[in-house]
Amino acid sequence: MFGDIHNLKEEVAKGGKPEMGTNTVALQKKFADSFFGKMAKNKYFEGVTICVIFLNALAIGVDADYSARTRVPANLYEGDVFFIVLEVFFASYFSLEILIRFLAYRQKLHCLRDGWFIFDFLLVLMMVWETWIMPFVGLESGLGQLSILRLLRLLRITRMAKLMRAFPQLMMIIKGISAAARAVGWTAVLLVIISFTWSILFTNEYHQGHITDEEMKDWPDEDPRKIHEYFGGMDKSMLTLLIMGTILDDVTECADVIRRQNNYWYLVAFIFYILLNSFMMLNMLVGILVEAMLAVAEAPATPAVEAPEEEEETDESPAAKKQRTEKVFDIEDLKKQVAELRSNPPAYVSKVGQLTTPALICDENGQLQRPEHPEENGPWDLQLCVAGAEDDEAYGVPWRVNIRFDPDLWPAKLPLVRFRGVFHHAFTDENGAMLMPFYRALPRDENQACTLKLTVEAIRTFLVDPFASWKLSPDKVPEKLVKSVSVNKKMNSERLDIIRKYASQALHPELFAGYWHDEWLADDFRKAIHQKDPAVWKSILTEHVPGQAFCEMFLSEVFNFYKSGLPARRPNSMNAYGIILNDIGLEPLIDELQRHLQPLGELLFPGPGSCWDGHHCFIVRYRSGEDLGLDMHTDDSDVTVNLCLGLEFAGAGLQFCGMMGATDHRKHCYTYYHKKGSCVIHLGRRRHGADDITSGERLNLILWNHSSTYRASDDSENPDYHVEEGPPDAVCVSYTHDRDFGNFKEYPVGKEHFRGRGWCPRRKLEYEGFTPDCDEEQAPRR
Ligand SMILES: O=C(O)CCC(=O)C(=O)O
Ligand SMILES: [Fe+2]
Repeated sequence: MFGDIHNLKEEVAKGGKPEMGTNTVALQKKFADSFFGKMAKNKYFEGVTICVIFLNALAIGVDADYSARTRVPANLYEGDVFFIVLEVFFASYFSLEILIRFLAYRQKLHCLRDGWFIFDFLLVLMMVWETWIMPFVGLESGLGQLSILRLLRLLRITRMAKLMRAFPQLMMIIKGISAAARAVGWTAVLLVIISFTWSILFTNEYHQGHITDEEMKDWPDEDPRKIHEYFGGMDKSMLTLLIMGTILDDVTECADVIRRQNNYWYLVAFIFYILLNSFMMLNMLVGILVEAMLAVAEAPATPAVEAPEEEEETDESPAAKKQRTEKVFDIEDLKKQVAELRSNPPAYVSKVGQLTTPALICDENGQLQRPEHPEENGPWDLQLCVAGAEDDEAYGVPWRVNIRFDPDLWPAKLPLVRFRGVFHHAFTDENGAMLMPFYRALPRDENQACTLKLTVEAIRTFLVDPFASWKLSPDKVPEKLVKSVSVNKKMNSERLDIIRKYASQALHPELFAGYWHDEWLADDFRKAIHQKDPAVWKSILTEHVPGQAFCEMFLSEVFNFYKSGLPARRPNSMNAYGIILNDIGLEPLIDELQRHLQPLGELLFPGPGSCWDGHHCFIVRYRSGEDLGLDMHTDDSDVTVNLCLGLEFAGAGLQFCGMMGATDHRKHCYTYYHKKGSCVIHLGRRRHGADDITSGERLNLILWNHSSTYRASDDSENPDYHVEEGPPDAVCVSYTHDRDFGNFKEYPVGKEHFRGRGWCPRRKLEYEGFTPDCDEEQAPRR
């Protein structure tokens, strides 16, 4: 039951995950750089607002006390002048504040997605109604309405939550309570279960039978009356045991009454109950809370920016002081830091690039947008490689890292650090991004600002000793966390081991050098890349991508790998005979291929096709005796490139259906026929599947392109799911995913066990007339 107490530290330590996990959006720009934007972000403005909220809460209290002693006025203007002035002031201030916040939005409609804005807006609306509308439109007689409004006023006090941000100590207590909530909840459940059991025991013995409470009231004799009052029914027994036996209120009185019944076994039972529920369980609760508070207190400290330290008096000029304390973004300073790193990198740093600006960013409401004047406003990205300890088999090689400098966050708060490529680590999210504890522990310079040098050093420390980089002392780290770090470490070193082993056996070493040769591409494709003109891309869209010669060379390498007998992971659960190319040393080559294909992705699918910064690339293989085709599915990719490498085969149409969650999700739309040296590009969320080959052997290179920017967007994180317009086309059904497959096709031999395990269509969102292909209640659960 208390398993989770051991996880408290982990939960607290991971507290940063939602803020800084896949969704780094929250830290990106919500407000425009306009006058109102700056005002809304201004910490003095925020401070004043917090004070006004606090005063408003006080005023509500004073008003409640005053009107309880005098009278509740029929409307505001019939009350005392003091309260009129106060209310008018609060209504004016909050109206102005909400207006400023509204005008501050980069995109005004985004306020509708901001829960706190809507909440505050409704409160302001109520204030305006109460202060300026209701008294003047003759509604003052609505006392009922007024008292509801007075009650709703209490909601304003909830805005005091803003205080939390200003006082980290309060936040710490709240965090501690929420971290302990689960354990506390279970303790409460156990308390109730124990009380319930004991209540049955006591009620059985001391039930008041048919006697009503009224009749009992007149009994002169205290003894039977009291025992019935305490244990006359289940409700009474539960209450007595909780109040008297657990909280120990009037416990002597209760014990005395039981004793006077002359049944000492019940006295023993009562004492035993006290020992169990009051002494043990309540103390356990205290222990859980203390543990949680300690865990919060020991978690790496919040960056100094959030809780500025008291400043010492110096001779510094006010202007210099302002510059220093605000730690404003200065592109020239950043460029200087990059230049220094490039000219004099530490031994563990290599390939330091130049600052670039991303084509697309995701705002804090999850909307993708092109940065406005990126050369002025950023954000800026820097790519470089950082290696761990030289003798470390798992993290000793140079790892590609992207550091993003967002003027809203750098240098005062943090850079955004993400490992690119395949990188197994327990302390990063699924996109390779660092989590909050890393940023909390990030070293800063004497002005409390982040610097590139210190950031790079911290990344190195992260690779060498992740616990140290999170400022976790090794003896205090939960065992689970240590285990998951070492499991990931093992995965990493096994992968690198295969890459090293295969490197010495490679047939075409040039494929492993991380460079893409122009002559590997078909002529038109090469031209399009060099001309950088979307019109040229459009004209070649049906053409081949790489040249046939490349396909042959590449395939010979693939077969050479199969021959080496080295183990290869399966590319996904549906494909048993493929190889993950990123795991055999071809990641650098695929990076280059992806870079070449990026303009095409952008042209075809702006959004998912833009800003690719990750990939999963593998070979699929179909031949007799192995896989022949592939069931209908969607890919874990934003945009998929599917390139046919050969060999000779017949059949194998690639069937395309609708987009995941669309009304025509399972309606057929196109059949593509593979041709050696040709590729097809499609969105990962489009349902597709490959027909069986009827003869020969087919190998395709599948490149799943990922864009962490797109993945952080609302489109990707919360896609719509609509009810289908009707039954699916038979060609589009999937035995792995669908609940009605059997109504349209026979389950393939050996795949019958999938019956009853599907999820599509989603429950409660089935098309009209839907029936599952089996009794789902009886089917084995997934
Ligand atoms: O075999 C094919 O052409 C399709 C492969 C595919 O869609 C996949 O592996 O995700
Ligand atoms: Fe696929």
